[in-house]
Amino acid sequence: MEVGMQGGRLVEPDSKIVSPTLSADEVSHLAVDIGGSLIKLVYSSINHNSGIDDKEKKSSKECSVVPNGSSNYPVICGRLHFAKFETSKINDCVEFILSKQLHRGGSWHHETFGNDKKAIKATGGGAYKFADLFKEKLGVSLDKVDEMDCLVAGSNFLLKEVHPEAFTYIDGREEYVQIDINDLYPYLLVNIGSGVSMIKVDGDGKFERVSGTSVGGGTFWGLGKLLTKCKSFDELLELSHKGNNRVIDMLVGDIYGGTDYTKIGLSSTNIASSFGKAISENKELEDYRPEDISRSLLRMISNNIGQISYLNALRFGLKRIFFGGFFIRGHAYTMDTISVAVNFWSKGEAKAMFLRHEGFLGALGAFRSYESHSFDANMTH
Ligand SMILES: Nc1ncnc2c1ncn2[C@@H]1O[C@H](COP(=O)(O)OP(=O)(O)O)[C@@H](O)[C@H]1O
Ligand SMILES: CC(C)(COP(=O)(O)O)[C@@H](O)C(=O)NCCC(=O)O
Repeated sequence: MEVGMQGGRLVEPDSKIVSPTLSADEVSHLAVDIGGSLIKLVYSSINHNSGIDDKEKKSSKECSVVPNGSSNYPVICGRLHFAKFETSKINDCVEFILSKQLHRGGSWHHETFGNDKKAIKATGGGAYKFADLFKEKLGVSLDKVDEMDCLVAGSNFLLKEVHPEAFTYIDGREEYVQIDINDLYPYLLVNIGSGVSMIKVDGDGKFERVSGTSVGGGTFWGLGKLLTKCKSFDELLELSHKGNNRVIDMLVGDIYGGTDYTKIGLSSTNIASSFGKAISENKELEDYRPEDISRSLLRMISNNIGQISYLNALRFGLKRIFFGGFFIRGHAYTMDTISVAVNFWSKGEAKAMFLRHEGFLGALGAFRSYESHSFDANMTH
């Protein structure tokens, strides 16, 4: 995935930093977010030619990111690239970094000013866990940046500078949301990674992690793997498309003889108990289709996260909830379930919104921290 800033052209700071040794499309900076399930990389390349040509435009698969005019994020220039790897296959990630020489990015800059030229910004638990491995295999230190700081920085950056970024998902339709940057805060950021963090965001660097749940993306993938024997997350997600959760979930109608329980606002088709049907049927795991299991699981976890998110939004009087994290994967059923849960519980008062760069918030935040730390200092220098 690539992102061309300002319609595919570089957004260059006024005071351009140009190394005479750089060739066209040189990598300038790399940041990593090493989570419980996935490693996310964000790196920038600087094209020293006049700008982006048509061929390059076509190769920019995703989103053209257009920072809004009055940019406060002027420093890191170039095209942003995004990549992800399974954390369990960290060696593939190391190979990728080596093959593209990403770890060398930025060193030209640091060398000039005598800084630690072999440190890359890193966040997520793996920044601690794999620090030695990076040192050993790539010869770089990981300059650790706090995960929550990065999530918030990444989210604020995207919401303020990238259009379109946030969207609602209602009745099968994505609708982009116009963000008024003067009326952005407060909001609830729900990051659904392996686990789930819920963060009340009040401004740049102003936030509080108000809640979380261990029932998250890792739970869906872990349980799904055990129950369906799927070999990959994508396979599990694909199965859910073809499944019917009613085969396994116990509905209100199953308990109430096909009728609604109107008095407490439940229709006969509402789920009364996720996976509840399995207790009353004389069936083994093998008797259930993996498609139905996947669908029930996805529904259960998405619904639960939607509900807890709403409750936290209610706790703090927040109307806007932005969901990020790679659990979402732009998946229709996931987004629909979360949206319906938020809408249902809030009686239409709160709104679920999703971020296009969902899983890259932390990595983007770490990337941005180059600006606030060394890069800014060097620019001034
Ligand atoms: N290709 C994939 N492989 C594994 N998990 C994936 C993949 N794509 C999406 N996921 C989901 O995303 C979750 C990880 O999300 P992420 O935001 O990267 O969190 P973390 O930082 O904990 O790794 C996984 O637990 C899984 O539910
Ligand atoms: C520990 C974590 C911040 C790590 O982040 P992750 O790798 O899951 O993205 C996250 O898994 C989490 O918030 N877990 C929920 C823990 C809890 O509040 O119960």
